[in-house]
This record gives sequence, C-alpha cells and structure tokens, in this order.
Amino acid sequence: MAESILRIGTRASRLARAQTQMVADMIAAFGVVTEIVLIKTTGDKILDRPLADAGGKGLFVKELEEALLDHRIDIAVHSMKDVPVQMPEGLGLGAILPREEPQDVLISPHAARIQDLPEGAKLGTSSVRRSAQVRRARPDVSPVMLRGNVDTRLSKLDSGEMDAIILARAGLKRLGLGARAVNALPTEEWLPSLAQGAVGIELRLSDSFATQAVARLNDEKTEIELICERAFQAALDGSCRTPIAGLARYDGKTLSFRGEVLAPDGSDAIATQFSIDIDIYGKSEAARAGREAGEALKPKAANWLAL
Ligand SMILES: NCc1[nH]cc(CCC(=O)O)c1CC(=O)O
Repeated sequence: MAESILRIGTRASRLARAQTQMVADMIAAFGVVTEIVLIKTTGDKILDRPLADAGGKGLFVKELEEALLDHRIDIAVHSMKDVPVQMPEGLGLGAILPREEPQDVLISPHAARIQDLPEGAKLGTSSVRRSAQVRRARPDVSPVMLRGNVDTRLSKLDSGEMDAIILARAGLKRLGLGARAVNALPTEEWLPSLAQGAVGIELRLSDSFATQAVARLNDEKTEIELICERAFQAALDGSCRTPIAGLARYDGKTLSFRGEVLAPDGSDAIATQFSIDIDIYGKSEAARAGREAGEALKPKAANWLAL
C-alpha cells in the first residue's frame, strides 16, 4: 500500500543526507518502511553569492515545504538553524532530535583561537553573523565570501585560499569529520546561530501516520531550548542581513539563555540573558521568556534589525 511508505525529503548535500539517513534508520527501527527523496533547494543552486543577497530566509527549506504541501514527500528533515520561525499554514514540527554540541569551531592551520589568528588573516565565511562576530573580536581580520557545503569549504581552506574558516561543530561530527572540530569557540565569547546543532522533522499537521511515525524521536529538552530560541528570533523579527546569535540550555530544571544582536561591521553588539526554573512541561514559559528577551532587545537593536 503506497500510503504505508513514509517518503522522507531532504536536500542532497552530504550533511543533509547523513542527517536524513540517521532519521530513516530510527524510523525503520519502528517497523515503518521509508523512502528518501532528494530535493534541490534554492540555497543549493545559488553558490556565487551570500544567501543574504539572494533575497531571503528559508532558502534551504522552501522547496521541501512545497514538496510537503504537494504530497510528494511526507516528512522533511532539516537543520533547524536553516528553518524560518514562520511555517506555511498546515505544516509544523513533528519532532526535534537530541541536540548535538551547538558551538562553532575555528579551523585554521595558523591558530586554535580567534585571538591568535595572524594579523590581517583571511577568514572564509558567508554568514552575516560569523562575519560580524569576527570583526567584533578582530577588526584587522577580513571575512571573505565562502559559499558551498562543508566539504567544499574545507577543501578551499586546505588549498590555501583562506587562512581560516568557521563551521558548526555539529555538522562536522555528523559527517565523520570530528577530528577537524577540535577548536570549539567557547559560547561565553562566541554564541552560535539560534537552533544550531538541532535537527528537526517537518510534516503536514493533518498527517496522523507521519505524526505517529516520528513522535518518539522527539527530545523534550532540546524542544524546550528551541522553543525559547525560536521565540526570541520571532520577537526580534530581524532581516536576513541582521547578525543574530543565541543559545538556550535546559538541563531538565533550569533554562538559561543568552542572545545577541550585532552591528554587521562588528562595531557594536547588544546582548541579553536570563535563567529560569521550569519543568519539562514548561513549553509556554520557555516561549514567553524567549519572546520577552527578544522584545526587550528589539528597540535597542532597531537599526540593525531593519537592514
Ligand atoms: N547553514 C548551513 C548549515 N546548516 C546547518 C549546519 C550545521 C549543522 C547544524 O548546525 O545543525 C550548516 C553548516 C555550518 O554552519 O557549518
């Protein structure tokens, strides 16, 4: 019966496929038959410029959401940091997997820490957040445009085109490249992207078969962290050119959050933080606290949010 096969949509990058295979294996262990469908997204097609210049958010996600709405796939596996907070009508998250370590890592033959990069070093990134953070820490270091998937970026570093790159530790580990992910940037000095390190599963909210097939994959602690982070992001409502960073940590008792909006040139930054005790059912408290943190920061960061 066709409807008993769960069709799983993913981008074709090696990282996206690794994450999707992990999800498919877990679902198969519950006795559900799966099929993986590769879908090319705008973010995979545009490789010659920063995605902030390509006009928008969700460029790794949109075609997957269209495939869900067209019933070409039943679930979509995403890196949650690429997923806009507003989802199309009828779609929602069916599960959020246990979070991998959320930090960024510095990869460079010259230095293990940002402070130790050589004077005037060329750092490859196309992220507005990472560029602003580098300029803030090291005004002499120039971010240079670097697009492409993780393997492409590593090979450009290795060929000497750049002196350093910054990547998410989670992606490197999932690709079996943990050996390159040793120099984590401490979150006290360098906040990651909101939702970094978390993989989520999107589905049609009306699809009870898919909903049941993935429900057991959900990690409630990660879910609380992401509810908080995404509420912060939604309240700020920045543009794709606004450097925003933040991280929530929840240990089953205390939810701690720090978030930051930076001037794109790194000349300034505004941060906020809180710590509250909530229980594992405290989703609405997590959302409210995240939203209030975003609302408190919003007027102070207004110039950078409207870019
Ligand atoms: N924007 C691309 C992207 N989306 C998710 C990850 C890493 C995996 C994750 O954060 O879950 C990456 C690569 C990177 O930033 O190094």
